[in-house]
Amino acid sequence: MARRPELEEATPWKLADHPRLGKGKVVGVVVLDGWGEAPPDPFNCIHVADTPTMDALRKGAPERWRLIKAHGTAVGLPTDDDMGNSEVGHNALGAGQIYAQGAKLVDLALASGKIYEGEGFKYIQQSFETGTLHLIGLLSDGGVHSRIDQLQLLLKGASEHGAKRIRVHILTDGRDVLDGSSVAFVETLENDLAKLREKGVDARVASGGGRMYVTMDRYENDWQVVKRGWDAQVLGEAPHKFKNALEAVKALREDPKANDQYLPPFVVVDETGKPVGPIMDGDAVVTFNFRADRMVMLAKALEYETFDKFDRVRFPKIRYAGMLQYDGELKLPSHYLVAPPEIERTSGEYLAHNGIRTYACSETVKFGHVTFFWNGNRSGFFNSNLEKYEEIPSDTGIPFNEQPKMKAVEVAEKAKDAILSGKFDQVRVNIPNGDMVGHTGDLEATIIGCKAVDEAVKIILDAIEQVGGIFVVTSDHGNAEDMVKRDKSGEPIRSKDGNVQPLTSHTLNPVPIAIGGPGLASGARFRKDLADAGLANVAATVMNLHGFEAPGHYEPTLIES
Ligand SMILES: O=C(O)[C@H](O)COP(=O)(O)O
Ligand SMILES: [Mn+2]
Ligand SMILES: [Mn+2]
Repeated sequence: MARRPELEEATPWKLADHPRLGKGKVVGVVVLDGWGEAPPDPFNCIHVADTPTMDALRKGAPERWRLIKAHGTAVGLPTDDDMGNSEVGHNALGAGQIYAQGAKLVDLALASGKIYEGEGFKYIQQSFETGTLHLIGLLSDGGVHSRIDQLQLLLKGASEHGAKRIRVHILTDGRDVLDGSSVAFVETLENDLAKLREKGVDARVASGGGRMYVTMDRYENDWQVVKRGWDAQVLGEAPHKFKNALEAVKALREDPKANDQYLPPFVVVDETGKPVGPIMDGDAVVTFNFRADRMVMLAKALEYETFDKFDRVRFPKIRYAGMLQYDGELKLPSHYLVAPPEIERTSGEYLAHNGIRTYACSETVKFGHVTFFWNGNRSGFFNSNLEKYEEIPSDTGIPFNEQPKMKAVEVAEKAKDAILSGKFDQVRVNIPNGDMVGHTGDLEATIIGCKAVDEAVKIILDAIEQVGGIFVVTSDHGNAEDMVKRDKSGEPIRSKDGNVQPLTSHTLNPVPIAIGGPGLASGARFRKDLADAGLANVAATVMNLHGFEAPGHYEPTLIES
């Protein structure tokens, strides 16, 4: 990633000693994914669950417990109506600075029209004369991985800039938005495509499937997910065939067990049964998600000549561009429509320059969160002599409400070993249950998941106690603390038969942060002047706990000086 030379000169890597907080204590940094703060309520699974460890942090030391913002502009999203998410949350936690994030950068590039002047668009444009433009991505207004209004603008803009034949490969959501909303999003898209056809552009949906079952796996948890998408999108093969996407989504949802997240793959076929839009030699492909984690695997399959994760059967010669470049270190994909945020001088890089030995761990589904996202969307180490990253394999092939305890205890045991080993100064983990089980909308399972999280926190805090260390327990955004769709007054919306609609998405709620442990200087406590503090204030806080002053361009520390 490009560096800002003025920053290099103004801020040296060497950090000044903190005047009051000493060095040499192990700092345990625990991120509880999807663990927000909301009033007690039967749909607040964190409140309902038995969580004695987390309760004690709040009640035991109120001057070392507070709430911080985890959504909207506090984490670089376009507006304060945007809920937080793992990417922007961990970016802010690790980088200590607030960057305009992908969602906003794409908005700006589309609004100004600059997207069409960039290298990425000019590259794919070369296919427009004789080839098809394929757009693959998540179809919703969730704003976490993509947004339908951005797709709409891109469809219009691409056709105005020469695309004559367009095929959209949709992934239904139901995770960042309500389950069942896929039908309305498909209707909107079909209307737009019909309008394009009136203008002489041959534009159609070609394939689809639910995001969690088709294409959008992450961190190489299950390549079969990407393969299912590949078969439909590239080969034009799927177990279900329909005349159009609306019919497909409506019919597939009729199965009582079906939901948007896990819809099976389908292809759209013509009157003769032929798929209308497999990806062929000479075509252009754009993956229109701006967020990286769940597009990197498909990007590899589309871009890498050598590839052994599944049998691609056919590897079409295409011009491929990502909405953004998803991995700055791997330079993947090599072509992209919008330059990603240049997240630089993260706390991990500073601490590596200052000799801090770091251990980071999570299970597969969140492994990249405490490594890749934490380090500013950078894969690999800053200093491999000082860092160790460990991944516990996640369950595959099941929705997480079936195993709601996930690997919380296993991750905590690894953290405990790392803390007790004396080999690390920082031990950083992500415990996923609040988020991953929360996304299923299953209240009972989420309550079990939250209890498992609390048990994991206890294991880590006990180890910190044993070595005289310091802990920081926080989260990246809300999820499990509110599991129901509410009206404007905050009341759960009930259907005529009294049923509520589960909220599978993240929330706008703040998240807690607690500090403590025997190694924390007596009298150290949170300052009272930063009412609007957010996740980006955590990095400076952690640097202080390692005995360093934070760099001047970081968001201020939460600790009173
Ligand atoms: O990718 C996902 O699972 C959801 O869209 C967002 O969840 P995360 O931001 O917690 O990963
Ligand atoms: Mn998260
Ligand atoms: Mn989530």
